Amino acid sequence: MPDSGPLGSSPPEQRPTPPTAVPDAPAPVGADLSVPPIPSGFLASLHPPVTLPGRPQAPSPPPPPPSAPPTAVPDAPDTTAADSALRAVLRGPTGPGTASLAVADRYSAPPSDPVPPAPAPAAEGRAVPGLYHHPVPEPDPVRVEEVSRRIKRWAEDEVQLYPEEWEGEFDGFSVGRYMVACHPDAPTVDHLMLATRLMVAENAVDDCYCEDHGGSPVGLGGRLLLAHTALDHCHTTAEYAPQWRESLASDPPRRAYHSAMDYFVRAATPSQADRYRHDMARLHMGYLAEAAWAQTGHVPEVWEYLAMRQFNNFRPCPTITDTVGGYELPADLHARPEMQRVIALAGNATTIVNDLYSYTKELDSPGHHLNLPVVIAERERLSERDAYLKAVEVHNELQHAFEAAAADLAQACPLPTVLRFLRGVAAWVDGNHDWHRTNTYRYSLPDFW
Ligand SMILES: CC(C)=CCC/C(C)=C(\C)COP(=O)(O)OP(=O)(O)O
Ligand SMILES: [Mg+2]
Repeated sequence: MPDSGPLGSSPPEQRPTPPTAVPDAPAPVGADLSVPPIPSGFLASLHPPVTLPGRPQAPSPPPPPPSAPPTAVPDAPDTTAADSALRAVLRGPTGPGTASLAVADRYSAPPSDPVPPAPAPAAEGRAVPGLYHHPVPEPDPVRVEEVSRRIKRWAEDEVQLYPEEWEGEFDGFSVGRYMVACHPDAPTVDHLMLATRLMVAENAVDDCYCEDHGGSPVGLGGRLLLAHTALDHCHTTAEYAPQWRESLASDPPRRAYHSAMDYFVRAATPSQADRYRHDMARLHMGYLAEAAWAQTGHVPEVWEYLAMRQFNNFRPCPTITDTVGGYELPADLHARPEMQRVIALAGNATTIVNDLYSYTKELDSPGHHLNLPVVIAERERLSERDAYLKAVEVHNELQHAFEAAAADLAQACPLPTVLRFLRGVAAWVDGNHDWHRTNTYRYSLPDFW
């Protein structure tokens, strides 16, 4: 763990906040999921065409920008034609005043390498039939390897995260591939590590406090609250502060939260760190609702389940896309109701993706594990298959609504940071799907087709 000095760490550099361009609009009352007309240009740029190995290649984009931010490890040359299309989109805005928004140089082909190497073979794993999603380019294998190496060192040496017998599961989680796929615009591996540590820590808390690695709904509120103080520090008296400080090292989830947050706070602005704390408080509230229902054996209505899953949700992951990308979406733009809706829909779509891919794993796990197909089957008296297929439709509507909301916001507020943030969230959504699809160690599809 780095020397953090006093807990709470030193205040990072303050960055100016640009003025907002969108007039204050009331938050939509009730979830209006109707899909409005979509400005086609921005939508297309959210999800550029991806050419998969063995299929025709996308046309080459114009040459990439010459400037290159520093990188922590040597970046890999472009490996796929699919990268080309993505590169064209992620290059971001051009013109006066946009230099600071330029995206990572990893999309720049080295000048001395005129013949691109063969595309990496696509990873295995079948997409859920009928699931509306966007393929992503194969994540840069050099980055994946480096992130995987560093995260294992962090987990074992800095936070003593797991006993030896869990090593296989840690490796099988493939967090390196996950984070590289979700953050294609991270300028360096150091930036990717911010997201990777947090992802591992979030899963450690979920597994060890809530789920099958010693977790239980009983007493969860107390455990979660104390772990939350690793993210949102306890400011207390001289007498009690040492006990609190010691508690942060007292179990793997707290060590992981504390260390991952310490790195994050050093790289983020104060408002980015606070955004993350707020999203984690949301997540913990979602865990508690799920646990309360598990304790009493309550099966919620479908809409209630979806409300709970909006909190017990991947949201804290896509919302750090700007910190991982090395820029800041200013707090007042992040707080806009239109942006909040985009983020909520993205989080919901990604989380229902988890419900679909983890369905068989959760059927096999002890107890009655709720997920969307299970709740639909029970509450709407559908067969397991019909309920699953209906859950796919729910996902698809959420994904379309996310894209429509993002496109609307892009049109109403075409500030470069807003556009880049929206692209970052969309990339996270697509990378998340790809990780679920390809993680055959963890997930397998039911036999419904
Ligand atoms: C990364 C993060 C914020 C995780 C918190 C919540 C979480 C683990 C999910 C949204 C995934 O859901 P689930 O607990 O069902 O995970 P698995 O199906 O066990 O992979
Ligand atoms: Mg799941």
